[in-house]
Amino acid sequence: MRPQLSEYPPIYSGKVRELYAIDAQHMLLVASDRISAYDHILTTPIPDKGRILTAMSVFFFDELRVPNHLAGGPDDDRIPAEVLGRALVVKRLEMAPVECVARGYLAGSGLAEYRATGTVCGIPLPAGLVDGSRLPQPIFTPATKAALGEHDENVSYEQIAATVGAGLAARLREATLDVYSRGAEIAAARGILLADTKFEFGTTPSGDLLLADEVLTPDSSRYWDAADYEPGRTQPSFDKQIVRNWLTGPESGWDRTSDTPPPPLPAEVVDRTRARYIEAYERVSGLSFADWPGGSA
Ligand SMILES: C[C@H](c1ccccc1)n1cc(-c2ncnc(N)c2C#N)cn1
Repeated sequence: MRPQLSEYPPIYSGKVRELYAIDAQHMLLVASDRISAYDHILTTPIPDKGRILTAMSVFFFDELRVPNHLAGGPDDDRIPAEVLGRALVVKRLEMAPVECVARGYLAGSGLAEYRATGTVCGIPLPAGLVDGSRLPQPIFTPATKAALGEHDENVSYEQIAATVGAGLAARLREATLDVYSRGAEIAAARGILLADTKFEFGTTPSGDLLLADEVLTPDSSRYWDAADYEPGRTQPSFDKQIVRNWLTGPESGWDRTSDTPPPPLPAEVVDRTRARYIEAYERVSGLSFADWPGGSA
């Protein structure tokens, strides 16, 4: 008999995920069907988004064989039925206070910083790079964790070393670049470019460094379709472009420069977006989402 979610004290509620306490050593990491766009949490959920992104994390945890915080499988008996397939039992870690970002391509805040300084997090880059340029090699561009609703602040490696110590900083950089590079190689072989990603790591009482949180999902990474890749312009998001285009198009009636919240999404936009998430998972993993636990089936 599975427990009720209400039996687990809530610890943290993020924009699209929640964290609950199971016991002194374990937590429940729950992914919702909520989707964000233009710094707003939309009122319309994308059915199965939580399950699809949980499946993606589990695929990469398994495929990359990186020491991680998983304490059970997606059908672990400690997972309540109401969140089965979109929740994972994880080891409770001492989390490093660093957003461990790896970038293989120039976009977002990295592009803005490069245009202003020719560097990202103090790392000099070649001149002449444009929006979407592939970098000569992936770079570690850490950030400090921002309060909910705020943007993380890019910081230098030296600042991270001053915060967490040189030893842990080196381990974080090495693990971040290793996991990103191998994950990006798997995705690229299947026509999906992982432009950048954000990892979170934690340590066990014995000092082991484990990869935590979600891994190489479209919420923690920029997913681009290799078939549409064209440096020199903003690349379309594999998973969110349908929503973005509708919200900024004439049909939504929404002005993203206003303070008004985005309107609800039409069913057709929801359906197409759900299909994009499933396509991303099935292309990257080579697995069928129909085989993933939970859902109405
Ligand atoms: C930011 C992130 C978060 C995820 C989901 C929902 C809200 C927040 N978070 C993860 C932990 C965390 N703490 C201790 N041990 C762990 N294994 C983890 C993990 N993962 C704390 N915060």
